[in-house]
Amino acid sequence: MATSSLTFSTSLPKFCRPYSISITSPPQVSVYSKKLDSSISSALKISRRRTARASSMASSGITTIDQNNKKVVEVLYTEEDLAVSLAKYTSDLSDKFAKERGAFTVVVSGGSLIKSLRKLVEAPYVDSIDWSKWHVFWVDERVVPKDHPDSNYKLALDGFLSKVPIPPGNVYAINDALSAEGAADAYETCLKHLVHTGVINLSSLSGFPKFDLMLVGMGPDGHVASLFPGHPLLKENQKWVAHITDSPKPPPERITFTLPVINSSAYIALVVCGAGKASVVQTALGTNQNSEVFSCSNGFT
Ligand SMILES: O=C1O[C@H](COP(=O)(O)O)[C@@H](O)[C@H](O)[C@H]1O
Repeated sequence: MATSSLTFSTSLPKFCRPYSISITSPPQVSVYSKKLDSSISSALKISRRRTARASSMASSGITTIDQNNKKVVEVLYTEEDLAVSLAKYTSDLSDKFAKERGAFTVVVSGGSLIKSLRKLVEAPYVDSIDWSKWHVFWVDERVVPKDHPDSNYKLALDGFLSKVPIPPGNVYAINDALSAEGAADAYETCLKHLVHTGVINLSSLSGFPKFDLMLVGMGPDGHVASLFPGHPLLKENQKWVAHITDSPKPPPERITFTLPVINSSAYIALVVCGAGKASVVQTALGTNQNSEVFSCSNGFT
């Protein structure tokens, strides 16, 4: 596993260590790690009871709450349960931010995350969420035309955005006519404008933008956004949006939010699904003692 090393650097040293979760035995593992507040905490308990009722074969899953570090790790046994829990979590935060600040800034990744959002476009959420308050961004994007099969925008459009009434002007896709570097710079400029106009908050702690919610996946190698294990981009601590031209996973040219931006979010849900990712998740949670790799304790806070 040493090749999966994410050497995040940060001053927050011990996030995931308190968690001790067995994630090796279920046939399918859905790990859902997120920041906590009291409303979300009770939502999780409801979710846990519901999953217990839903499955007579398996136990309900495991929820670990770390009040000190405001983190929750929820391990669910089916992808269906994960989608249900994720929809409730997202809907609750949508309500909260729409009421508190009249806007809800949501960042999505590509990949399997989009499928896991499918319950949001079904009843009751499709009708109950105030979609007019949503502002949608991408944590990373492949530098390809928007109608290309590799486009994260196209993936989200087909699977999610085309099914809900988010104002088109609130959906912030990259400029696909630019180079990777140009697209990253243009996206950062767009974010700065939206901070200036008050759509996106700025973190007084870090000075980086503070999105309301990040919904992000993780690859089987442990990459998050387009931040890959061992890549120098992990050390970027000035830019908000960076470009990469040597992505280990094709396509090679991408743009990505930097780690300080991801870590400045008000809420983050790291959504990981499938037995093939169990090992790297175990490592990320700090429960794989034989690995020196991608550890949340090293930086993904
Ligand atoms: O290339 C990417 O991969 C990751 C993980 O995708 P998954 O299909 O394994 O969930 C994704 O989060 C990222 O946005 C995407 O650009």
